[in-house]
Amino acid sequence: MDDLWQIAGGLCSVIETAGATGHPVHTKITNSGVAVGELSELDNNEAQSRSQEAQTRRCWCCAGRESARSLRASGSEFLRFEDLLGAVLDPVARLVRLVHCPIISGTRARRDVFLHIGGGEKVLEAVREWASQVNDRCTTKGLRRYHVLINPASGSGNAASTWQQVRELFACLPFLEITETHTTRAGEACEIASQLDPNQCDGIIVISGDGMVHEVFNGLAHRSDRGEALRIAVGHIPGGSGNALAKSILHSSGEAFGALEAAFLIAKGKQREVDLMTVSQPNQPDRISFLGLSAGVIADVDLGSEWLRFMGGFRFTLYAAVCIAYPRPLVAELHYWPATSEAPAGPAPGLDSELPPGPWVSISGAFTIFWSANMAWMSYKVHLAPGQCMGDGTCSLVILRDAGRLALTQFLLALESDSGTHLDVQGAEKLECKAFRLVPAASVRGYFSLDGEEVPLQPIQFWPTGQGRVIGSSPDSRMDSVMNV
Ligand SMILES: Nc1ncnc2c1ncn2[C@@H]1O[C@H](COP(=O)(O)OP(=O)(O)OP(=O)(O)O)[C@@H](O)[C@H]1O
Repeated sequence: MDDLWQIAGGLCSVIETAGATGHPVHTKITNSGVAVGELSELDNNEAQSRSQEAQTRRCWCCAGRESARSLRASGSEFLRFEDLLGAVLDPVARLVRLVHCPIISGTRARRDVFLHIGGGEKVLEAVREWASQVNDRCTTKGLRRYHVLINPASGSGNAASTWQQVRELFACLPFLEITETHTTRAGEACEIASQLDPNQCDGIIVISGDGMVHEVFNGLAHRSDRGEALRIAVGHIPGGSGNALAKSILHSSGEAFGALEAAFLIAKGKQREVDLMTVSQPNQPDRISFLGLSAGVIADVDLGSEWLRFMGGFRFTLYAAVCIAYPRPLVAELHYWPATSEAPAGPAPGLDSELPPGPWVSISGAFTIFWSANMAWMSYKVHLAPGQCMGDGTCSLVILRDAGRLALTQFLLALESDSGTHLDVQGAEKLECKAFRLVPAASVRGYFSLDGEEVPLQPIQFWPTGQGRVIGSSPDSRMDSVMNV
């Protein structure tokens, strides 16, 4: 390895970064990243001692051909593997692009570094190998074929411009093969997911909100080859109003909330599991939920504010004020299977039949807020269930019963402030379960919001039904593993 980077580094002759002087560079692969430094002239004594040092320790790249030119390393820049997506070689232009997205003031930014390659074919071959060694430490291995779905109607209508930014990043990465579809109608994402060949597609990247993620999981999970289809992982780049999946992945990975951060994690390629639930209602086809169900005031805020969609995320804040003035609780019976017991075995029972025997707990009354959560964040602003994992087989039920306007206001304000103190409001409870059935009273009015989409306000049942996969996680320690030089 020493020889490799000595040759490659020694003959990568010019670095072009902001403020670059055009001096030659040296590179060094360390345990956690790549050091790139400019070289300037050395005086004779220094050159001699540097040359000896290099020959004995075989470490700095200027030891070979470049040492004869008496160069000194200065202004070294260190690119951490966890911020790098790869070293991409363009043999025709004789360039290596280090695709680099460091965190600057809390958010990721593109700061690619280019190395020009001198020398002949032998050098090019060495650089190719050097680049492949860097690549092994940046992302998961192998070609990944992603189908990107862009919803022009989601959120504030910015999905197409978000995709332009993301496409620039993806286009630099030769291990990503991208097909893109701009959806033209509701339901199209579900159809596409139901038809993609799992042997030809490794991931579906959604640039939209949670509604389209819901469609994709339904498309995959309702196939006859469901087991194979659910190997296709789903990536979420925030393009909608709520973006709960993107936020939950980013937050648990220690990333800021943003399209570049989401794209960066997707390019890194690490996957994790997400629990899926079969959702049954009378006279409705079963659906698959990856996120959860809201009812009472929360569903009113979510769905009653649809007509304010042009406002983006602000519509939720505005409509919450209306719902505090005129709260509409859900009067219902809740039966849940506590998370402390083994998950119920067997397929979901029909809603017209009794619940199967088990450790069911029942509560009935007026739920001012009812919210089931399969992940910690229910939108990019709402940290409903801190600590809730998306793939541990449990879901949280956050409820606020019989609340007056004061308690409701306190609860909603605490939710907005991300303090986690909404669970301290009097009457608020967080229950953990593996399955539940919710039966609204016949006279009740309002909405059910399933994964952010409206479903009929009638009995509903959530039953565990296996797992899907999502793309994005904190950097794998294996990628940061030691590379001895
Ligand atoms: N071209 C289109 N025109 C109209 N609707 C579309 C189109 N493409 C997709 N849709 C539908 O738009 C709906 C809303 O999208 P989505 O839920 O992803 O965004 P959102 O509602 O803005 O975000 P969130 O769910 O995070 O609040 C989805 O149900 C999807 O089926």
